[in-house]
This record gives sequence, C-alpha cells and structure tokens, in this order.
Amino acid sequence: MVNTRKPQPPEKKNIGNVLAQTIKRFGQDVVGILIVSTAIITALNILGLTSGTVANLWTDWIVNGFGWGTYILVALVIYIGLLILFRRIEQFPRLNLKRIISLELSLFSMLALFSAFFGFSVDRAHLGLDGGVIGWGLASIFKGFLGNVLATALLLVVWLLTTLAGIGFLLPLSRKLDRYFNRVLQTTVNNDFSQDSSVESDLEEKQPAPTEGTYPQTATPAAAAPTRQLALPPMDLLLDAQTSTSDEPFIHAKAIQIEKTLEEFGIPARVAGYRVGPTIIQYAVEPGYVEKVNEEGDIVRKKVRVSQISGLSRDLTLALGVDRLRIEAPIPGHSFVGIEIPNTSSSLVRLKTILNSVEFKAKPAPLNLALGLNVSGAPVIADLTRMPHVLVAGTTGSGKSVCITSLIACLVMNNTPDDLRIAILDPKMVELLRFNGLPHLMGKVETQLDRMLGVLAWAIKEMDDRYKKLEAVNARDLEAYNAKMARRGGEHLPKIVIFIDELADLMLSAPDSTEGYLVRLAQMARATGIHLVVATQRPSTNIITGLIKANFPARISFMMASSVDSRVILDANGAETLMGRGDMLFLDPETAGLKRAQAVLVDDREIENIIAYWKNATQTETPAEEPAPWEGLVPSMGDDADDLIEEAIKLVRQEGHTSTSRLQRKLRIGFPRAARLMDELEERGIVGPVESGGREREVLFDDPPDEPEAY
Ligand SMILES: Nc1ncnc2c1ncn2[C@@H]1O[C@H](COP(=O)(O)OP(=O)(O)OP(=O)(O)O)[C@@H](O)[C@H]1O
Repeated sequence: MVNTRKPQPPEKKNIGNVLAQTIKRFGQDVVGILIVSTAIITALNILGLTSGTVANLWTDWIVNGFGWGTYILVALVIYIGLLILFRRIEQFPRLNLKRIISLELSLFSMLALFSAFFGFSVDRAHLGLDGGVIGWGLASIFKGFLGNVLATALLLVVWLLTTLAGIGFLLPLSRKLDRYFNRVLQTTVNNDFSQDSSVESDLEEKQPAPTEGTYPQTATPAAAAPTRQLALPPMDLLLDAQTSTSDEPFIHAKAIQIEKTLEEFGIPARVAGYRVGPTIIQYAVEPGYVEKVNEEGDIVRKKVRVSQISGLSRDLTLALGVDRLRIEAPIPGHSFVGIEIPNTSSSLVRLKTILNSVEFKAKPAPLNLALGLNVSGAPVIADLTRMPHVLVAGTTGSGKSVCITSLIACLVMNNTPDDLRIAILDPKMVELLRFNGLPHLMGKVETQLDRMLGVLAWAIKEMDDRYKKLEAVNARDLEAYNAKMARRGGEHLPKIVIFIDELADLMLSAPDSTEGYLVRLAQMARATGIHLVVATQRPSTNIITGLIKANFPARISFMMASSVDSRVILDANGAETLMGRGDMLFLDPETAGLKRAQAVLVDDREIENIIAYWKNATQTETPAEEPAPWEGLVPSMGDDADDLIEEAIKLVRQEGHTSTSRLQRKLRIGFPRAARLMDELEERGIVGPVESGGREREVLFDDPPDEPEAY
C-alpha cells in the first residue's frame, strides 16, 4: 500500500492536508451517490414506476439516444457508482479504468450491432428501438466504409473482445491459451526428439529457468511461465491472509506530530508521504532548508543534513509516544528520510500471500525463499541458490524459529522430495520437531550434539563426492550435472539444505570442528547444491566467528539487544530498534542494502497439511524409518570419541599440515591413540589421506585468521 500526499504550501500545511483529504473523500462519496441515484430514477422512469416533466424529458432523450441499450447503460452506471461508493471496502473490486473503458466500448458496439441487425433503420432509431440514434449513427459510419456484411462482422468482433476484456476474462484466457500451446509444443518436441517424452517434460517442469531484469506485471511469457506443477502441493493447503484496514486518522496525526517535533528542534521538514506495511508505517520525510546569515551579511539557504534528523530518533520516539522507532536515512532510491513506527492495526504475513504474488511468480527459482512483506506490503524474496547460505540471528523470542519453519515450508511447497532433501538440526528440541515425517527430511530432526556433528561431517563427504561426480562429467554445477544426467538417463542429485536452529550449542561444545565444517561447506558447497541456513541468538565472537561471518554474506537479523549486537550481524545499527515477533532486517548480498520486512508466520495446520500432502503423494507413511545417510558417521563421534579430538582439530588447523608422530609429540600421547585420532580426523574430512612417499597429511580446513577488530 503506497500513499503519497501532494506537496503542501508551507503555512498551515498539516491542517490543510487533512482538510483536503476529507473534502476529497466526501466529494467522491457525493459523486457516487449522485451517479447511483440518477441511474435508479432513470430506471424507474423507463419502467413507468415514476414520472415527472424533467424525468420524462431526460428519459426520452436517453431512450432516443441509446435505444434498447438504455437498460445496459443504466446497469453499467449503477455498477460504476457502487465502485466509487464502496472503494474503501477491501473485498469490493477496485475501480479499474481500463475495464470501464472496455465496457463502454462494448456498449457502443452493441448499440451499433442492434442497428445493423435490424436494417440500419433511422426511423426505428428515432422510436427508441434497436441501438437508438447513437447506435444507428455508429453503424452507418461502419457501413459507409465496409458495407453491410463486413461492418456487422467487425462490430461483432469488437463487441466480443471489449466485453471479454470488460468482464476481466481476456487476461486469464490469454494465459490459459499460452499454457496450452506451450504444452502442445513441448509434447511435439519431446515426441520428435526423445525416446522417453515424460522424462523430458518432467525435467522441463522441474527446472523453471530463472529470468533476469524487471518484473513484468501482466501476461508476458515470464509471468505466465511459473504455473504450479501437478506434483507440487496446491495453494489451498495454506491459510489465507487476513485483511486489515489502515487507521488513517492515526497515520495523519503522527505525520503532523513528526513535522511539529522536527520544527521544535529547528529542523524544517515535510512529511511527503507514507507507506503502510503489515506491522510498520514508514513516513517519507523531505528535509527542508534553513536560512543562515553568512559572514558578508547575506542570507543563504542550506539544506537540512540527514544526520540532523537521524540524530533525533529518541526525541521522536518520545514525542510520538511509540515503543520503538527506526530511522532509515535516506530511503534507498529516494531523496527522503524514512521514519518507521509500529502500525496500530498490524496483520500476520501468510506464506500464501507471497507464493501467489506477481513478484514470486515473475522470478521462478526452485529455492526462492519467501521472507516476508516489506514496509509497503510488497513481498521480500531471495533465491537461496544465489545467496547461497543464510545466517539468522535475534534475541530470544524474536522470531528465528518461526522464520526457519516458514523457510522450510516455502521450500517444500515448491520442490518435490526428488529435487530437494533437507536436514534439520534443532538442539532446542521444540519448534522444528514438527517436521519429522516429512518425506524431504533426511533421517529425523537431529537434537543430539554428537549426531549433529555427524550430519555436518556427512555433508562434507557428500560435497566431496559430488565434486568428483561433477568433475567426471565435466559439469560446472549441480544444475548442469543434472541436465547431463537427465539426457544420459543417469542419477539425479537433489539439492540439499541444512537448517541449524541454534549454532551456539554446537559452537560451545565443539568449536573447532563446527567452525571448520561450516566454513568449508559455506566456501565450497554452492556448486554442489548444498546450502546452509544457520540461526543463533548469541551474536558473540565465539559463536559467530570472523570466519563464519565472512562466509555467510546473506544475513537476517531479528530484534537485537543492543546496537553492538546489531553491528556484529549486519555491520550496521538498526536491529536494536526492531519490534520483535518477526520484524526483521535482511542484508541482501546482491544489493548489499538492508531491507526491513515482517517475516512470514506459518501455522501448525499449514505444516500438518503440507506433510500430509507429501506423505500421501509419495505413499510413504513412515519415511523417517529410512536410515539417515550420516548414520555411519555418528557412532565414532559419540561415546567412543576421543576426548582429545577437539584439541587435535585445533592443532592441525593451526599448523596447516600434520602427521601421526606430530600429533603424538604435541598431545603427549602414545602412537596407537595418535593413529586412531588421525583416522578420525580423516573420517571427518579434516585431513586428507597420507601423501605418497611420506607420513605428512594435508589439512583440508583453513586456518582461522585473527578475529576482526570491528567487534
Ligand atoms: N513472523 C511472525 N509473525 C507474527 N508473530 C511472530 C512471528 N515470528 C515470531 N512470532 C511470535 O514470536 C514468538 C517467538 O518466536 P520464535 O519462537 O520464532 O522466537 P525465537 O527467536 O526462535 O526464540 P528462541 O530463540 O527463544 O527460541 C512466536 O511464538 C510468535 O508468537
């Protein structure tokens, strides 16, 4: 929802603005009532239920002009009047100029058609028959140019098209036709060139090609392309969004208050407009000019500095009487300063709203993430393939687990278990256990620390295996590999997303191996289709180390306790002014700017529906019984794991290369134990195999650099 207010004269601008808005609204209501009542009086007069000199004259004139079309004209005018009157009711269709013009054209072509069908007779027209005088006049013009038959045919076509466009049928029809011809074309191509057409057509559908550039709004090929595949869950599994109306008196009162407060601090500024999001109202404030006398005694005008406004954030919070206030200076792409305050009539953001949005459909990508709605209510979407890993942070109760839940729901709404596998590590053991049983899930939701390390160790092995497979067929990335395999009838590799809902536990119990695994995966896993989504509530340097931070450029921050914490995650202040409960800032690595959004909230029922759908679709009642692929790696790290393993990892990472005898010396242990430790390091993918001719081994994890001082 975007509203912009017209520039006001400097004096009394606030009161003037509110007055102008009220007059405008009142004027529109009056116009609506006049239109509807005139149409109703005309209808009653035509039906003979009322009469009067003026009304009779008016009706005669209308009937003479429009003939039989009078009835349709009256209905059309009543419809337009109602659209104007009920423009503020959400469920009522918006006044759409294009459709109204189409309906009018349809009316006039129909008048002409009536006249054409009944012999182009001017006498009948004067009696108020056929299309009246207007219909006769139009039909005669067409007849003069094209002759009887062609004129009638053309009028028929014009009438048909304008009617379809007017009732809003033309756009869906053209989309349907487009889809139909695409399918026909695809089947023909497959029949001609492929042995197994179903495999090819499946492949085409599974890999929608991402489009670049601006988002088309209408039925261009890009917008029409992302039709939901049959195998994917239907949208009706998801809940509808609530409609909420904005509290206009509150919005206007706060706008006046902002200008007044700034003026009191000697800062001339104008609220040029506002945007209403699900939980935030953002005011666009245009800095004005201050007049100063320079050394020569001349008066010079100087623009107010942006920092003067942002420096007043606490005073504004106090003056506006709000809990929290954030200043975005300037709003990217605009010459305004943004002042954001909580919206009194907030609403929940539903996944369905974003999945159904034009923006989501215009950029089809299997790993598109529906993050939330921004301050104008527009969807914030990011492609995980491009990010390619995400770090999520926020204080307790700020919305991290809800966010991870909605990201998982979004991914499984758009990917089959053949295309996407997920692993969930949830030491908190609360939110994410609900996903047990989802066919996309490998094994079960892991809650034990040693098993979680097993998952990460497996991911490293899987990544290495995938690199070998990609190399063997000369494929640049997973997409290219899968395309080649589809042509050769080889194995299709799914994308893998690993979700970790609390990194702190892992980092505190096994800091070196966890950091090593995460960094190695983050650095190298993109090409092999392995992605990480890691959440934590502790933005401290021992949890989010410099190395981890450097490898997770995409970050989501929910509410933070302090601006220091905000800077740790976002390298900028701001997260400390968020409101909690899903209010977030997204650091997009592609634009490097911060985007504020209200995160999606997925309801328990939606999760249950999605899991039930996939269980049914894949016919697996108990998919979790399938052993997790990391099962073999877990025991060696469980109870039997050597206490010295963490120390050994730290040592080899510091030294960059190692050997069993070196471990023996440094850790002061016997050869058998050092050899066992070395085997375990190799098994975990931390060191490579023995290099030919020597006992030295290469260390596969990078050495951590010194922590950056920015903390
Ligand atoms: N996007 C959202 N929309 C509306 N409410 C939300 C949203 N996200 C979170 N909440 C509310 O905030 C509560 C806490 O969210 P959540 O459990 O995700 O926090 P958390 O950051 O994971 O906390 P912790 O770290 O303590 O587990 C939720 O129960 C919900 O009521």
